Amino acid sequence: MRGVSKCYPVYAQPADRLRQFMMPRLRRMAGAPPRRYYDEYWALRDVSFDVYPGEQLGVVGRNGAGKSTLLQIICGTLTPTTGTVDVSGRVAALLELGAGFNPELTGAENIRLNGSVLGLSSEQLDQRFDSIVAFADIPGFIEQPVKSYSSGMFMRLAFSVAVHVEPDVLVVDEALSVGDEAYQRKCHARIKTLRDRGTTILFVSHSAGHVTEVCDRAVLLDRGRLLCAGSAKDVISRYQKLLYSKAGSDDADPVSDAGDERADGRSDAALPAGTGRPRLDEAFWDEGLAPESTVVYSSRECSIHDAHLQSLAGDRVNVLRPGEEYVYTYRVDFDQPAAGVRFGMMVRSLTGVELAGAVSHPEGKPLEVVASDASVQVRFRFRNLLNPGTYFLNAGVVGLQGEEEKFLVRYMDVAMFRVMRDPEAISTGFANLDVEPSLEFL
Ligand SMILES: Nc1ncnc2c1ncn2[C@@H]1O[C@H](COP(=O)(O)OP(=O)(O)OP(=O)(O)O)[C@@H](O)[C@H]1O
Repeated sequence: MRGVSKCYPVYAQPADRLRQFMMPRLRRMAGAPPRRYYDEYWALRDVSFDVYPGEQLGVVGRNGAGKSTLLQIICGTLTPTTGTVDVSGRVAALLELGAGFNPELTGAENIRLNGSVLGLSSEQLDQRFDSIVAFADIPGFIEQPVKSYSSGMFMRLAFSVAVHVEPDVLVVDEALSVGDEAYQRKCHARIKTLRDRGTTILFVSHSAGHVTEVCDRAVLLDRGRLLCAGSAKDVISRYQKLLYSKAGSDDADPVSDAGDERADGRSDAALPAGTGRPRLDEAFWDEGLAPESTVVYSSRECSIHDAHLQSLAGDRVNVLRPGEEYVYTYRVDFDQPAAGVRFGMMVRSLTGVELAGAVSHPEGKPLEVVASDASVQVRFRFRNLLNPGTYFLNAGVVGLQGEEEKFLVRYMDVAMFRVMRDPEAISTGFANLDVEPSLEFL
């Protein structure tokens, strides 16, 4: 993208729009010089940067910085006033809720329409149709007109179509903040698959945490200008300075202007629902916390069952108090004898970052042999040092195959849990390091 600017006409009153349409022609016919009935608003000014194939680029900036305008220009749904954009390959975008969908048509009809607009042949559509419907997971609504959909259903369908067309470039604008955490996790997992296949991803987010987790590089826009481009970490640090800089300073407004960004860089979308004072006595089991992104790498040797968290009293829980002890447990049924066996666990963030893991035995001291037909109940007792947010659990069994240790079975995102908020807590980020701050006035 080179020297891209976008100017929107801004009319003081609706009638000016009509005047602008009629008057210049009439004035020209009358031999008078044309007059302008609008002000110019430059949403983008002289923006230039490159995105390389297979890269994951974060686009950040405060509200009104020009992020959506930029992405729409990249997708070709807006034309720049000046400058050029050169995009190679198939671009699928999730810019606004259900953009590209016809509200009068059913979900199924929109899949076909949208899929063919994005370049799928009718055979490809036939092959992928069931998979698109399954991924969207809106049972009972696929034959309904999309105008009857909730915004979450709209998004599920739009996301499903976008990822199934196997785009060369995927553009996502805050889309993942719609929907519950299980769905968001599923979307992040799918985005990772696309990324592993070499898809270039442009990801607009207000959440500095998400951008540093999932992006290689980032660009920071402010008031239509490109402030900086570089590694996600450096750009986010500049973005945070901008968010928390004093009113009236060079390119910054007050913190209150900072959209939905939180001081710890993680979006509120990742927090437990409810904005009032959190209650520490709330229920410890939330029926709605069921992962949608579970992936099983199965094998003939063994299978994992009933992975869940328990309190020390043995109650099944999925809403955890900060600082308390819990047990993560699952049962492994062996169908064949196995040697050199170790059991593992891993906690991952919503975006798939591995936060904390453990194994049952140290390397070199595994269970030497496990007999066929054995069942093992694996328990990992741990203290919850995670800060409020939603997390996902993996379970896995490794064993020796010949000389080499290999996964016998692996369950990704087999369970999920939430850590409730503690109004007294001072810790930010993912983990609580039990920091004790002290001050000394000098
Ligand atoms: N059609 C339009 N007509 C006039 N002004 C517009 C139009 N679309 C956007 N703008 C203005 O251009 C600026 C940039 O808008 P844009 O939506 O690109 O920002 P953004 O960074 O995506 O903001 P947000 O984070 O709030 O979504 C804003 O000030 C907005 O009011």
